[in-house]
Amino acid sequence: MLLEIENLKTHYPTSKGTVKAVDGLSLSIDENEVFGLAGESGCGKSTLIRTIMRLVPDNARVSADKMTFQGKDLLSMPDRDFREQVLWQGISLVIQSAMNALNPVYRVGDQIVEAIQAHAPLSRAECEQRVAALFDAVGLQAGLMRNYPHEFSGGMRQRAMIAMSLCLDPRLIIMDEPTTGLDVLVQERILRNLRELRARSKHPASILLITHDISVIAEMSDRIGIMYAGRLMEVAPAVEIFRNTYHPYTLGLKNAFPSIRQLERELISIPGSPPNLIEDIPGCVFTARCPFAIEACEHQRPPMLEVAPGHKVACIRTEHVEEFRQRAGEKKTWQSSKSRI
Ligand SMILES: Nc1ncnc2c1ncn2[C@@H]1O[C@H](COP(=O)(O)OP(=O)(O)OP(=O)(O)O)[C@@H](O)[C@H]1O
Repeated sequence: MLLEIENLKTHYPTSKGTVKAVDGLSLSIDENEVFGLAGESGCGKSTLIRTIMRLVPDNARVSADKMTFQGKDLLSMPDRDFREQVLWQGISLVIQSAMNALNPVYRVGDQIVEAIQAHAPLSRAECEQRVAALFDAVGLQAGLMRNYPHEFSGGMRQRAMIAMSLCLDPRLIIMDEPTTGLDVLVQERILRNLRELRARSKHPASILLITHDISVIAEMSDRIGIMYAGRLMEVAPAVEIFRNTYHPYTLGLKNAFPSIRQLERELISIPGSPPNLIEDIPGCVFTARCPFAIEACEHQRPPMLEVAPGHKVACIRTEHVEEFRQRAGEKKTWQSSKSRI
């Protein structure tokens, strides 16, 4: 395993109470794997990334039973070792807004060269050669290295960021909403580029792809995790999670997305909103919005149960899944949970 996280909690104590942004999350990412993590805004996706990358604000309290990268303990590793051994060369990051990530007063190529030189003993010419090759790999003309960020379109900046994330040949790239806000065609091209790049590479980096966009996740990922209110609800191979969905929340998410095969189908959204993360919820965090919840769901935190090889679900009612799948497609099913919200 490349990255292993067990029972991670990242809490923010505030004057109003403790925000449990990530609350007992376990996940692992293998070599050469694209793991897609999907969840609504506010479910703790950014907090998870910031925790892995040591970018959490000072008020955060982080604990875990295990958090390792290539077998190295990330919890006890001194900051200096993390910067020298893990950052960029081990794990790199592509964030949502490349606009803010690139310094407007430096040429784009120079910024990437600088990032390489901070970690690898290469000459300027060697670095420039590497950047040119990376630009080419992400579909940018090498000459654009000499341009400033404002001369790039949003899509070009995002490509430059992806090139930068690849520059030290990391084993894991964390991508946080890498194509959100871009035009659909540009988004499509960037994702295609990324897939081709991985297909060409002898030892491609793993990717932790984080987005609220289920279609991007479905298109790119080998495995998918569905996150809700700081916890994982369901994890499975990509095909399996859509074909053999178990968790009521995942069933609800599927309803809210148009499917090519069922264009005439009415989109049904899940009524209500996620719980306040300050609240102490002893049971399942989805209970209040779940049309299939029973009393026990309120009291008992559901363990992650393996329902098929590699397919885990945090729900205590999985034996009723056939009924849930059938009823989840009907609008009235979801309206029935409204009375409890
Ligand atoms: N420094 C902080 N102090 C207190 N609460 C915080 C802090 N940072 C984030 N939160 C809260 O933690 C929860 C999770 O936030 P986070 O940004 O991780 O979610 P997210 O899923 O990435 O959302 P988005 O997609 O909108 O960025 C939210 O309720 C947020 O308000």
